[in-house]
Amino acid sequence: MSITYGFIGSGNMAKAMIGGIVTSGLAKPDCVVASNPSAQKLDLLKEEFGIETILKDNKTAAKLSDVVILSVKPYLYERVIAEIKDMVRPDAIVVMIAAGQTIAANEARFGRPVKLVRVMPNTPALVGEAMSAVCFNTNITADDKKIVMDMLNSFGRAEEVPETLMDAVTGVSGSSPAYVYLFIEAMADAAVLHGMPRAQAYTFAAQSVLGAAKMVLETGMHPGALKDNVCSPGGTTIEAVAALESNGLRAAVIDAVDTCVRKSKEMSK
Ligand SMILES: NC(=O)C1=CN([C@@H]2O[C@H](COP(=O)(O)OP(=O)(O)OC[C@H]3O[C@@H](n4cnc5c(N)ncnc54)[C@H](OP(=O)(O)O)[C@@H]3O)[C@@H](O)[C@H]2O)C=CC1
Ligand SMILES: O=C(O)[C@@H]1CCC=N1
Repeated sequence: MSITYGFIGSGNMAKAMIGGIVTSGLAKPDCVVASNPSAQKLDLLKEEFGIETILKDNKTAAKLSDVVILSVKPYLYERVIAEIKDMVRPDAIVVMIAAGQTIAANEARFGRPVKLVRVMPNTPALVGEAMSAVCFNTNITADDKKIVMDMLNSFGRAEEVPETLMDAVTGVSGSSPAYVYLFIEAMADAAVLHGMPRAQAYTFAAQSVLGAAKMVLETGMHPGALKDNVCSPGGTTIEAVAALESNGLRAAVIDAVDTCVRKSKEMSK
């Protein structure tokens, strides 16, 4: 049986998830539907992935879908759920991806039993490398869980977490690609400072981040031990590490993630 995935809102995160779902082969393009109030993003999605697009009609997108993904900004959840709730089929699974949107608050907005899933993905879904966290409400069956996990695994890794961890997840993975892009950009700037062409500098910086991340995931070694292996005594790396420490890199990163988590908690109220 083929499953239809419907995206209500067709911005950055919808594009990343649609890209992952279609490119992985989980769903044929004609089993993905996206709605949006303006045409431009829909035109690009249709052009790039060949999916069904519906202008200004969330209700039809919801009605057509077995899995309805609410990919609008958090402040629009109330309005969009009020609009589509009678069109969402009783057996459909509704996936919320918004920061700070809780299962309890959104069950209440439906005002009837609904299969509700809370996910925090990230934009590397577009290249099959997302990190997603997921939690389920009590109406979700084992078969529903499999449908959701298959979707999330089609564009990266996914783990079930208690809902109480969702704000921490937003800080460490939902938002963190942005911090890493800053790091890559800054490293590349320094290489450009020393004469490397810009495009080449991004490749060298990004591939190094990718490689280091794979080392953590695939060797299972402690990040500190991996760092030690790069730092030759009296060598170049320890000079750089000392400079990062004296400029407060760790404190800055902890503060950034903590601020992000606090903002997510505030948005949940
Ligand atoms: N970006 C990210 O890295 C991540 C985002 N998220 C979550 O994903 C959600 C979407 O974020 P993101 O994709 O970045 O945001 P975007 O602004 O890129 O996308 C939101 C889309 O919703 C559309 N939209 C606005 N009003 C409506 C409406 N009434 N009905 C249907 N669609 C509407 C917008 O259209 P238009 O622009 O034409 O107004 C826009 O295309 C947020 O809740 C965010 O918390 C979660 C994890 C990561
Ligand atoms: O910035 C945001 O609010 C969203 C949630 C996680 C990533 N982007």
